[in-house]
Amino acid sequence: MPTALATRAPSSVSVDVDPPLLQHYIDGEFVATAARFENRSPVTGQLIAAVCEAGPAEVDRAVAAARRALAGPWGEASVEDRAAILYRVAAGIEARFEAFVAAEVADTGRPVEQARRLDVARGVANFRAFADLIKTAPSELFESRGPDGATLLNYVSRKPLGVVGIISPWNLPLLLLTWKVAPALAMGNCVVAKPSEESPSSATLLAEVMRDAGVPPGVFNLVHGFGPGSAGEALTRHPDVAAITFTGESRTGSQIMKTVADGVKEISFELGGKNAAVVFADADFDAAVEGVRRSSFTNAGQVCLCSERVYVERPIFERFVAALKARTETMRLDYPDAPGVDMGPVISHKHRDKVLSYYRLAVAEGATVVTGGGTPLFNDIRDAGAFVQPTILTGLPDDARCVTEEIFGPVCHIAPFDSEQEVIGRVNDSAYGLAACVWTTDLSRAHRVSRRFHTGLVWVNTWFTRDLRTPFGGTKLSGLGREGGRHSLDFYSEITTICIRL
Ligand SMILES: NC(=O)c1ccc[n+]([C@@H]2O[C@H](COP(=O)([O-])OP(=O)(O)OC[C@H]3O[C@@H](n4cnc5c(N)ncnc54)[C@H](O)[C@@H]3O)[C@@H](O)[C@H]2O)c1
Ligand SMILES: O=C/C=C/C=C(\O)C(=O)O
Repeated sequence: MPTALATRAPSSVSVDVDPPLLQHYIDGEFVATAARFENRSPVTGQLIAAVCEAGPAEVDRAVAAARRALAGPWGEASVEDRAAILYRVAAGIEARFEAFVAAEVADTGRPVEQARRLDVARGVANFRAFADLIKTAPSELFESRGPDGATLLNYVSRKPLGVVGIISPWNLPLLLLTWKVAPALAMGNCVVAKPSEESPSSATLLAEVMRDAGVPPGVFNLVHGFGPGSAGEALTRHPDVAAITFTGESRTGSQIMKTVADGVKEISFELGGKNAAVVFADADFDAAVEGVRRSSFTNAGQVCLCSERVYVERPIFERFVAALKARTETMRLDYPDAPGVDMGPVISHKHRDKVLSYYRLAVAEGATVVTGGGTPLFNDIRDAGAFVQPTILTGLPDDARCVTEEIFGPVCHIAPFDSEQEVIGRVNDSAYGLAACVWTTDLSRAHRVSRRFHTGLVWVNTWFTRDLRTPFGGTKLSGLGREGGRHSLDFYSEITTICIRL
């Protein structure tokens, strides 16, 4: 019988206490605090670990350590030095690849295969990508003539921002934490990272790798805790934190924006979405069915890029709904290491209840539940987990709450459309603007509609394929700014333009 994988305790965890204790990492040391909270398996509800909770005092210690590190050798490190350390961090994650897989799986209950292929693989890739980037990123220099005819050299000098606060969510814990830590360190900053309270394990392991890779004390600091009234809020309020890079819910982003406003801190936000998938009648039908199944149900729908809105051109609408229903009903919900598992639980009972409340709301709003709409029954310990059924809805109006609000679970609503003009208008009629995906074999149409979507990202005949050199982010309630490639270099550095008269 497959079982929920237990996390092999990293040495940063005090295993001499029961349950294991996850600690903060401040100034190169693992630090325990008396305030603690529980970390439970979403597969079985069993206790995985106790986690130390940081408050303003610990955040202040971490920020002070970061400032000291900036004033030390790290502040003078060359691009080559920083790249070498980032390559060592990438190698360190690789050397403990399976421990990171076990940590991600323990916290989130996701299929082991996904944790390997996506989460941990991207943890390694993120550090390598930004190490590569700083070694090849060009500088800017413009030569001009002054009013007196003298030659003027105008060039750009980049310096670190200083201490960067990183606040990350639980849905892709290691991927999203390292997506911010890597470029922040690459540009010479020091960081204080606060992972989600729902997914502390891989971040704690990352701190070990940082230490073992020779990242100087104070350069990378980790504090565990919650948002309001806890480590998260303390980090956003700290006067010596120069910038906050945040990934999470839109309403949390709004709250953080208000908190940092008085200090006019730099902010980069990657927020919520209510993404659309558009399937034209000329699409490769089987590819579109499988593509929409992936974009709706990957990670139990807990990816900011997932398609919760699906629009299908009317001539194939009924056939598409039937085919997606049939494909969805073959999906296996199971333990993370079960052979052929397709989907695990959502992150917590609290989130499960939120998703189920939307399933009930959909019915109340008049939806047809094509498949799913509830929870699976295992008749074993998994019934104490947070599993919900992958669900397909039809029949709702575009202004229904289930079609406008982010649910962040394994659910999509499918509606027919009759013209390109109509579907573009419906896709754009959203408070969010993160991602869209389009299925069509007419590539002129693909270019045409993609350029008219009010989103930061569009995939055509694919989904969630990533080139880390490209800008990533959303518009409207989906975020502020872009990260990725040189866009990360721009956000994580302070730019000075220098003009020299020759
Ligand atoms: N755009 C993207 O790239 C992207 C990526 C992943 C997730 N997301 C979004 O994240 C959400 C799911 O993640 P979540 O539930 O962890 O989001 P969340 O906003 O509840 O929490 C995110 C992080 O912020 C912290 N936090 C909460 N309130 C805070 C406050 N007032 N001050 C400081 N920190 C605070 C939390 O402790 C957590 O670490 C979804 O909306 C999803 O769309 C977006
Ligand atoms: O849940 C949201 C996923 C975000 C993914 C990235 O930020 C990325 O692929 O770099």
